[in-house]
Amino acid sequence: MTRRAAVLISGRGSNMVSLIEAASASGFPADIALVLSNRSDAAGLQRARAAGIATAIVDHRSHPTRESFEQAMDAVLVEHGIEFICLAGFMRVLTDWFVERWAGRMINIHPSLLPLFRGTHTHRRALEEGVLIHGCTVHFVVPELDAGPIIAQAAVPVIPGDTEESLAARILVQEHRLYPHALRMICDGSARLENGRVVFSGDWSGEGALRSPA
Ligand SMILES: Nc1nc2c(c(=O)[nH]1)N[C@@H](CN(C=O)c1ccc(C(=O)N[C@@H](CCC(=O)O)C(=O)O)cc1)CN2
Ligand SMILES: NCC(=O)N[C@@H]1O[C@H](COP(=O)([O-])[O-])[C@@H](O)[C@H]1O
Repeated sequence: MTRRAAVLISGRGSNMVSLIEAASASGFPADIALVLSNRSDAAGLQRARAAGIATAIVDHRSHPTRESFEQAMDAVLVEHGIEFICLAGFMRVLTDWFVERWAGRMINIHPSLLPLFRGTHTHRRALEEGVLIHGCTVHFVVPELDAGPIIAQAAVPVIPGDTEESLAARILVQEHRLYPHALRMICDGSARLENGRVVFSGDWSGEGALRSPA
């Protein structure tokens, strides 16, 4: 059964666009029914509208507490019949209340090979540490930041002379492949959360790991 999903953004929304495009294909097991942003100036909102997707803005700055902000977001999600949440450049730390309410039904894409480089400025830190392989991860969201069960990962080489920008650009290409792949696996049941870990059904053919093209 197709699941009604919302994408939560705070900015340009390129991962949101990849999810919208993937979900528009026949047989994809999720519909992107709503794009919600905490910022009215998020460029992704216009891209969502252009794609004919419903949008909503819940500005965190209009609420006295994180809980009030999240209750307002939750009301909009319920109003739209949302069953699943994809965070895509959504830049607010969510409280335990919201995370528990959407436990097992909320995923995020993070620009590193978790558990390496949790938090922000991942590409700068990867260059500073001199890693030779970097990448991105799609994971379930849990209260601890960037610590949820991993669904899928994609790796890219770090090339001599790379800058934060060149590395980010190389990884973003993989993010746009990985996120729809992960959402499909979760919604069609080929990857599911069991006892705090992601288990994959069918023959293990590396479904959780997208290898970047040579
Ligand atoms: N409880 C959780 N909340 C969120 C998770 C998570 O795993 N658990 N993932 C993040 C996404 N994220 C990195 O992937 C992230 C987002 C935001 C921040 C942050 O420090 N935000 C600041 C405000 C920054 C701003 O408004 O520009 C804050 O909330 O005070 C760190 C990491 C989404 N939420
Ligand atoms: N900690 C969360 C985080 O850093 N997420 C990252 O923000 C970018 C959003 O780009 P987009 O708006 O073009 O999808 C993406 O690179 C995503 O991995």
